[in-house]
Amino acid sequence: MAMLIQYIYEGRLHASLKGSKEPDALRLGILSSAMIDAAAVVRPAESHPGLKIVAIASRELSKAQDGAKKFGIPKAYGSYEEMLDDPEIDAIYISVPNGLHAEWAIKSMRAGKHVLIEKPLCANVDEAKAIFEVAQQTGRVALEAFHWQFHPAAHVVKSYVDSGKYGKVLKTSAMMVTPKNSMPSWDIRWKYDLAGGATMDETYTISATRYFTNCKRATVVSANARPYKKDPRIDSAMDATLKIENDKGDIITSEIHNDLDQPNLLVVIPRLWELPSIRIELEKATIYYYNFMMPHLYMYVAITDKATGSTTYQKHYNYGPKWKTTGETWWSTYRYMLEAFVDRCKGEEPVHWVPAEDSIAQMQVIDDVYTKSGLGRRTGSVVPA
Ligand SMILES: NC(=O)C1=CN([C@@H]2O[C@H](COP(=O)(O)OP(=O)(O)OC[C@H]3O[C@@H](n4cnc5c(N)ncnc54)[C@H](OP(=O)(O)O)[C@@H]3O)[C@@H](O)[C@H]2O)C=CC1
Ligand SMILES: O=C1OC[C@@H](O)[C@H](O)[C@H]1O
Repeated sequence: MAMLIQYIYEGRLHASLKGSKEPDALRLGILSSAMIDAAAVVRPAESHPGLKIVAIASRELSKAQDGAKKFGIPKAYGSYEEMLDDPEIDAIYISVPNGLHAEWAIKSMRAGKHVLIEKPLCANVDEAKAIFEVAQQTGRVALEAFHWQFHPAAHVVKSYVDSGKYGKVLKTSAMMVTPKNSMPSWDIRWKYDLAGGATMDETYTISATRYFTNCKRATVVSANARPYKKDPRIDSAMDATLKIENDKGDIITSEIHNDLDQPNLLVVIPRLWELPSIRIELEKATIYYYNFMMPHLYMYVAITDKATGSTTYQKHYNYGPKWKTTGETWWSTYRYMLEAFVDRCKGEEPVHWVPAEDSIAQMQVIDDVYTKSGLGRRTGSVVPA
């Protein structure tokens, strides 16, 4: 549902925003004909003068040609390798399934391209380390596409937490759920060999928890998976409790709730769609950030004063402590992320970034959750079983 609204948002409302491109615009190739391509890069690139999409590759030429026609992309390739051989491409957007991210990120960087890699970065922490080792060896930019973290609203909430005016963080609770039967059984999210599963797909909850707590170390206290009926190696839901040590040595208890197939209410009543949220309990207040994943579609921040019980509500669609006057109210999380990615590829300091060590630590927590749950950490294309 969130993705559907996203398509309408970027595709219909802002199709008129196509502008001219700078002569040295970064030339991006899309690696796979994934559902997410349009929302994550095609539409937001339209309003970026320093970025143009020049190619799309698929394992089937006809799919690449269809995508090229639909999105007005000049070149279509019938294999990923062919696109990587194209010297007129500077960067690659990797939207293959999770278990193939590391393989294609590494191949792309070895071919001289910068990489924007879909979330979750890869299948496990060893793959994450391999990706950034190759980034260092090749001097290429590698970014995990944690778009949510580039939006000004995330920086506003973080600034409140970090300001100290509400005291220390005591507890957090993050959730992301997808109502029952929304994901068809053929979806990549149900495929063990492609590193599917709730914790992998809904990795946003762990990311937001780590970001807002300034996590330096996370220990998984408990992790309970609800195995997928058709393949019990996959988690259709995961509940985890983390003990987080922040940058000041404080210990925070963090609850994570992910569900890719949220059961009906009282078995038969379908749930209303609920967008991802995080509740941050501090000494003096509780901050609730609703829809931290795609705040550009709809969001609010509710701050409840613990002493008085009163709640104030805020909305943040642009500005914020990092972007200041850069950006528009209609810029999506993806658009902000592309702004930063292009800046970094051009050798400029981006306004916000997800550093290599952060993506590695994120994958370590994911591994630890899977290990604690008894399902075992995921395997990918670079680090096999
Ligand atoms: N940032 C965001 O908001 C979102 C991010 N994502 C992430 O993007 C990635 C893609 O997700 P989504 O768009 O749902 O994926 P899709 O299933 O729509 O697309 C994945 C694409 O990968 C290619 N592919 C290569 N090998 C395989 C394989 N063995 N099996 C299936 N597909 C394969 C296919 O392209 P082809 O046939 O052309 O080669 C396929 O179209 C995931 O990592 C996901 O976590 C997903 C949704 C939202
Ligand atoms: O990244 C994502 O964002 C939207 C979700 O619905 C989807 O499952 C996930 O891959």
